[in-house]
Amino acid sequence: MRILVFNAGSSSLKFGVFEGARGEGGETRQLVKGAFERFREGACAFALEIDGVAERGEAPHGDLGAAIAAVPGVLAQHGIDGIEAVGHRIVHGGAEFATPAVLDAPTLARIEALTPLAPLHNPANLHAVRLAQAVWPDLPQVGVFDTAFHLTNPPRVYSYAVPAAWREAGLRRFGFHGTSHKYVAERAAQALGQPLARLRIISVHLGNGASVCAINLGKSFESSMGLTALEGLVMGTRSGDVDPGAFGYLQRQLGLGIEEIEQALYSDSGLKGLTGSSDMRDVEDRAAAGDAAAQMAINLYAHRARKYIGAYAAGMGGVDAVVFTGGIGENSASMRRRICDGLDFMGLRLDFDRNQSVDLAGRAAPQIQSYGARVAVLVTETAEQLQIAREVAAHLSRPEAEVRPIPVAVSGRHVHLAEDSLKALFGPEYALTIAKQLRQPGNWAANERVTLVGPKGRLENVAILGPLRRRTQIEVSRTDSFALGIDAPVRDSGDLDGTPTVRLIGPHGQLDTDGLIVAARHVHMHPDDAQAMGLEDGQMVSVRIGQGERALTFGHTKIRIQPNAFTEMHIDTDEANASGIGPNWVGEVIEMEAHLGA
Ligand SMILES: Nc1ncnc2c1ncn2[C@@H]1O[C@H](COP(=O)(O)OP(=O)(O)O)[C@@H](O)[C@H]1O
Ligand SMILES: CC(=O)OP(=O)(O)O
Ligand SMILES: [Mg+2]
Repeated sequence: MRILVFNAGSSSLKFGVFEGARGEGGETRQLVKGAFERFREGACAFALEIDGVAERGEAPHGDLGAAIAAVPGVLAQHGIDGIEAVGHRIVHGGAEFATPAVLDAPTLARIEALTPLAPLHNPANLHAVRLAQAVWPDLPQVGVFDTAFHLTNPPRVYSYAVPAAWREAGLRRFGFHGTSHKYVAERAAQALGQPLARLRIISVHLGNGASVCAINLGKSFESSMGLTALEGLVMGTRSGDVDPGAFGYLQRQLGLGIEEIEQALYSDSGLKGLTGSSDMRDVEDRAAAGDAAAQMAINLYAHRARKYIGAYAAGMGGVDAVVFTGGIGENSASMRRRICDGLDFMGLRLDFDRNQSVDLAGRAAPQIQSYGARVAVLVTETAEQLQIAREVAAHLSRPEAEVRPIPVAVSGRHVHLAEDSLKALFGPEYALTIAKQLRQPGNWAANERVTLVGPKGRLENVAILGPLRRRTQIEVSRTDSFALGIDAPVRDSGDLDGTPTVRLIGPHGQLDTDGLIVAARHVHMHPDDAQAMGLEDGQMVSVRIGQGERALTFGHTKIRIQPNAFTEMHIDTDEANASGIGPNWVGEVIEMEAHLGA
């Protein structure tokens, strides 16, 4: 499938033509790489690469519209035809777009509504879509969103600690450059010869916009950009982190209005605010010539990036690889060195020569850490356009999702024990005995039972499920939690930090342990079912159960894909009673929610 991709910014239009295999897994090849940059009165810079032959020069296009209109001519001149779809980078998709989307009128209206959150980017992105629709009215136009990759961030990462009314109005962190971070992380895993799902990666994208992303076991965990693309690193013209207290101060001291302040933070800050130039090459040249402001700017830039690398290593509890990308990350050996300086304490150390001699030709992703360093450091070209092409091809050729009934299982209250708890409750040498195998392979119910005690009451004869786990977890219904007199939070299995304590009593002894939760409803799913139904791991869905008078649709149900899973929805007794469920009932996924679960 031949795809034309646009990445439209306020001062540049990058484009590419790709030959992508239909469906997942196929190789996507770039046929054309082009850019119109630095728009000014009636002119811009032009670069084109086809079949390894590069040309550079000036072009007579002063703005985005003129540049897009020129693309069909450029392609025709080089004999490139047969375009089947147009892919667009859309920077802000809010919490609404977890996957690529065909850009029909209602979708464009939803993106338009997000413009205030990305004033530098979404208007140019949408402008490109409208122009491309006019030039190629018969081709599907598909948007791929910078924000989508980050929708797996957990609530503690994406929330701001602000009043409830603001949060309800949509104030939260999103994160950007998602297509770049995703591509770069996959490329790094490939270069390291390890599965992405086993790596903790920090991707450092340093272009005009810049952001750091923590990718924990294949999923975005945190991005340094927030509600907008202003938060985080120092950028070409954007400030990155500034104390929000500055707004009031500037208003009172300098009499500045909100719009003036915002305009300055987006367009007159960052490297430009510090040195007068937004271009790192200029800043580095000036610093080398002894300019003190440029030297300070470089130090500030590096310090901010280094701080985020440390923070994200802490956030993930470690890091296996750091990857540099973007115009600065790919080209500036000195900036990579400055950022990594002083990180030896966490096992991150560059090799001077490897860092100096990075060569990215042929899509290489060289490693530049010193020999024996614990953390791998890589450099790779970002390929936002390539990644967009891949996602567009996969989106347009995905099979029609099939509806498959999902058996529903009701989980009564139960306990998973850790070894120390087993010893405390049943004695040091005790081993649990299996009463019955459960449908999830490897899981079983034990013959043994325990008692739960809270300030208000006790629950006797509570089942124990094996095998033993790393941490003791006690799953009860909301009704049970009232009976115990302990307010248990709704949590995913294993997410036990900050959970309340309950007393467990066994035949040998008793203990007080945290880990009391109301289990969040979820669907265990076999990968084959997930593929047939078009579902991803972590995806949230709505499931309808039953048809009778108590038929109920359960929203916010998480899909959990595991290699050997028996496909089955798990709800607790309160949920089962509310839906009037009987034996052998099945549910049906009726809606995919845009939001990916943590
Ligand atoms: N050799 C180089 N040394 C230092 N900085 C460079 C070099 N080449 C490009 N850059 C910088 O990369 C930045 C642009 O990055 P890029 O990823 O192309 O931007 P965009 O975010 O617009 O895609 C500019 O600051 C530019 O100066
Ligand atoms: C989101 C963002 O900052 O994008 P860019 O780097 O293209 O400005
Ligand atoms: Mg960029």
